[in-house]
Amino acid sequence: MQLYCTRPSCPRPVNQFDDLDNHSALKKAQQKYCTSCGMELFLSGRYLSERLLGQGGFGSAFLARDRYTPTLRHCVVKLFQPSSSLGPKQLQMAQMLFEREAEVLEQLGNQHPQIPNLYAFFPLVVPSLRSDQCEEYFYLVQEFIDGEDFGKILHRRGPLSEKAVRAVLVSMLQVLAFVHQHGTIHRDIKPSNIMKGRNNELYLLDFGAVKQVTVGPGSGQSTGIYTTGYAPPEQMSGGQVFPSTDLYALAVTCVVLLTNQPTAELFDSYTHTWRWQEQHQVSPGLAAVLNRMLQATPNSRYQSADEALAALTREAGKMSVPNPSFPAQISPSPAAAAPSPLASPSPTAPPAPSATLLPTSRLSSLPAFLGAAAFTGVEGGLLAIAIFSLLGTTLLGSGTWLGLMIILIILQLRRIIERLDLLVIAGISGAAVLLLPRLQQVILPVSGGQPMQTVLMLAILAGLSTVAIAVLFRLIFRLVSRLI
Ligand SMILES: Nc1ncnc2c1ncn2[C@@H]1O[C@H](COP(=O)(O)OP(=O)(O)OP(=O)(O)O)[C@@H](O)[C@H]1O
Repeated sequence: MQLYCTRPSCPRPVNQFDDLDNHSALKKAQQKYCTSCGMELFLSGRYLSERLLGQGGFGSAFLARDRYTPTLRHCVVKLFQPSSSLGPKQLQMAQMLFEREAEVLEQLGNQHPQIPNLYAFFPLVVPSLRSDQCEEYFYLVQEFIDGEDFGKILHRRGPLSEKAVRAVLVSMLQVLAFVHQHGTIHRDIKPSNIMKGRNNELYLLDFGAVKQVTVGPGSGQSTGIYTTGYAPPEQMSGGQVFPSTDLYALAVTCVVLLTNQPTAELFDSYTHTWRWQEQHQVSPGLAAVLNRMLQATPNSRYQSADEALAALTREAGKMSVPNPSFPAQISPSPAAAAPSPLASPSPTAPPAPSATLLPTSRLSSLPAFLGAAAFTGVEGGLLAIAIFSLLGTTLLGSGTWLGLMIILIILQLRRIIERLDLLVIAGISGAAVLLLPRLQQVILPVSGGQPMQTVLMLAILAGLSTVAIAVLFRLIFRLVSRLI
């Protein structure tokens, strides 16, 4: 069995113990020590680190086994390992936050299925590698969530669909409603802290920056632990944090999942407005909820996760008839049905001006936009050849062509057809025009006896010129919306 030494300065952390491959021997085995630095490898006598999962702000996370469970259950061992550049005050704060993570996991994780359980929290004093003094390490052992976090999912799969993001939003609002009701603010919501389990359940991770909200002067003060781009202004400025601080970060997470763009690309620091809708358009109801959560001032946002859930449900109700792509079922937490005591008197109030609601155009990410433009051009060219060959350049022919083009554009804007569908449609149209001479009547007289080459050339020309025109319009649109 391979055991990974958790001492941060260990020169060769990977240890191999063949005698531990047998499970019953493993359960009875005496303490093992790192062959390189002498560090204990059976943490607290039972947790065996197998490999490094990653390194975060305050330490490392390891995938480990609990040798005192029948199945050698997997778990995550987190080691508190603050940066050596921290001053004594910051170090104290970092340690306090690590302990707070353990407290919160113990309090919340064991009660909510979407928050990891706390298994253990203990210090370990070991002889130092460099001097004859001792070093103290703090470990937190928690439930291992077998899955992939949304940072990695984004990296692997690209932007998520509106339906998938809505599911993340609803699920995390439900978890946040629970977290906030227990007087805690997460303060570090971001894609890499939301995990999609193999069971398709979503989990909220990393309570290392949590803030307990207590009543009293100076309470709820931000400690400067946040992720730039996701933290709202009150957190960035070290001011007081609120439940709506998490709502802001969750909305940023959602727009990042929709666009797969870094937050700096979605926020206009000149006008201090979120411009995510330039990158990707969603149904107006979802956009309104996200934009309200993205308000710069906490009192302009929803005041609770339940209030946001209720608004989302209301918007889904409004949209369910006209928009068939809208998920019919949203199941907010039971509390969402009743207005939260913290809810503002007018949850339907329009967003304050700081979060920009741009005119609705379905401009997507640049590659998707260029692809759609190229497809529209090519398909427009092929349809023109086919329709004008069949119906002639009459009013009926032109009307049919125009109608089909409008339908094609709407289908793309609503993402009913995208990516592979576009290739298939263009392929079928191209094959039809190239193989059925009856569809080439319009170009036959000008093709010089080479209808195939002419059709291909016209389709490519139409595609390229549409891309050029679309890019020009996109630039003008961006320029005008920036000026406005
Ligand atoms: N309970 C868990 N189950 C499974 N994987 C986890 C769990 N907790 C953390 N991880 C994974 O371990 C890695 C390190 O996590 P950690 O929370 O220490 O840092 P981080 O989230 O990467 O960074 P930061 O603390 O700066 O936000 C991440 O890849 C994370 O997805």
